[in-house]
Amino acid sequence: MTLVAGVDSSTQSCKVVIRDAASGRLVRQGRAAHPDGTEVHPSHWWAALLRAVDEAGGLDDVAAISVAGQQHGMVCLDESGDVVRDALLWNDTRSAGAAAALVAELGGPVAWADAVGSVPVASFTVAKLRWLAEHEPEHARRTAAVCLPHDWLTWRLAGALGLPRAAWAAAPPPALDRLTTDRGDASGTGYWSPATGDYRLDLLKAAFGSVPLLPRVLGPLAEAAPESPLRLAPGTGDNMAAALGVGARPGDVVVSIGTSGTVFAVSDVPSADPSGAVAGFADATGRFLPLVCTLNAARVMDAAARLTGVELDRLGELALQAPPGAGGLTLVPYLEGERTPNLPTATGSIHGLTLATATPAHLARASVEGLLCGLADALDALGLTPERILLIGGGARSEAVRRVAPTVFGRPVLAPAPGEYVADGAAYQAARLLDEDVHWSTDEPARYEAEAEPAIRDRYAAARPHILHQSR
Ligand SMILES: Nc1ncnc2c1ncn2[C@@H]1O[C@H](COP(=O)(O)OP(=O)(O)O)[C@@H](O)[C@H]1O
Ligand SMILES: O=C(CO)[C@@H](O)[C@H](O)COP(=O)(O)O
Repeated sequence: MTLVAGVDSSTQSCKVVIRDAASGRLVRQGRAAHPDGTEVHPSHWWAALLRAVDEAGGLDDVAAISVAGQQHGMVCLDESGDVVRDALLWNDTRSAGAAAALVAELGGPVAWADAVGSVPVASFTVAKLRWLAEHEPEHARRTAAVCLPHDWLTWRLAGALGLPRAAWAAAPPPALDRLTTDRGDASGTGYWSPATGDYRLDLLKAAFGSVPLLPRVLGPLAEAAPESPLRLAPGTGDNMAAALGVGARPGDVVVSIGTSGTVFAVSDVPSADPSGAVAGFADATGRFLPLVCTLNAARVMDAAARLTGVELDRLGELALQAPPGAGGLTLVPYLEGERTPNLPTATGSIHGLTLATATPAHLARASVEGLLCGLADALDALGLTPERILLIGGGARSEAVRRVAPTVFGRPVLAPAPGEYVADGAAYQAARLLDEDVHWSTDEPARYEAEAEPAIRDRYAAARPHILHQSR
């Protein structure tokens, strides 16, 4: 049996799956936590990847590997390949002002949508680079190369794969010109165009003041370390890998409830939404991945569990005890600010509190409904009528989420068996290095149906404008 490995280096943790290359059968897996926070030294991702690989039984018998990672994060490297400062992650909102300035300087959102398929907000790498140039000019001057989390991990692996496992942790970084990326992740930078397949160095120069070295953009079947006996696939962004892992096909809308909430579809044509709601990403196969992203998803339930003093499973049970609409209790879940709508300084708010709704069950229900309302708005923004809605990500492990989702979305949802679909998609990309035509079959997802409850979204829409912004 030939084995392949897939890695998901996402916001909260690193997961590794090892699968049979021919059938996709899961053979073994591992995971390791990432530190909390919106800026992280990349060495933590490397350490977590190594721990997760070891927990998954190592790579000695594995033929190919691929790394998928959280999108957008800014990793700055100096001439020697050392990290210049902690990476600013996709959910770090300090670059919101920089993003707004960049949009204005290019002549408005239409110009950005036309240029790179997306209108930058704080999450995009280009906005983080502008922030760095303005606020940490010394770090900007030291920056010889810029890459993304999956690019950096793939590069570190390229430098380590020829060494014995014991030497990986301290393996020296390869030369900077060995940095690679793929179209999917490149499309989240704000300086690469999915429509033309080219870097927009003019936009990078205008944002950062100079053009550091950028990773080579590899095609889906190219190798990141052609000399390595363990074959290294190009990898991709985590949402692009999820699309591969879940086997998304035209007509599907994938709703992922992880640290971020994402709603996306595969498409044969690039998109360019000047409203900025839909990011016009590329996918990991040569197609496109229009995507709407919210900053507040699974962690809304984590916060509600803390508030109610229960574990997540109990929170779900409580949510299902309260009536649909939580008796009018409405949670607008902008706990980390929000990305779509673009409200980086917003805070969360609770509306409709009465003596009757002041119970843990009502709050639990309101938290599940609130995060789903944010995703229902994202689905509207995507502007597609889905044939199937597929629910994935850590938050979709919650039975309450799966049962409440059809009441909020107003249509049935499909829940694939709980799993690591980002890591699976990466493993599938690795399997395609060995056999381009390999096909992995997926189990029939569970179908959840319930009567639509439009009053939930109506009340949410009424509450949504009444938010406070962060105090200084
Ligand atoms: N049974 C569950 N009920 C609700 N939330 C859950 C459950 N299991 C995991 N989660 C949440 O899922 C999140 C992690 O999801 P994941 O997709 O792995 O995130 P990421 O990829 O962003 O690191 C955590 O916030 C965790 O609390
Ligand atoms: O910024 C985006 C998408 O544009 C996020 O979806 C990140 O890619 C992080 O993903 P998770 O860690 O939540 O999976």
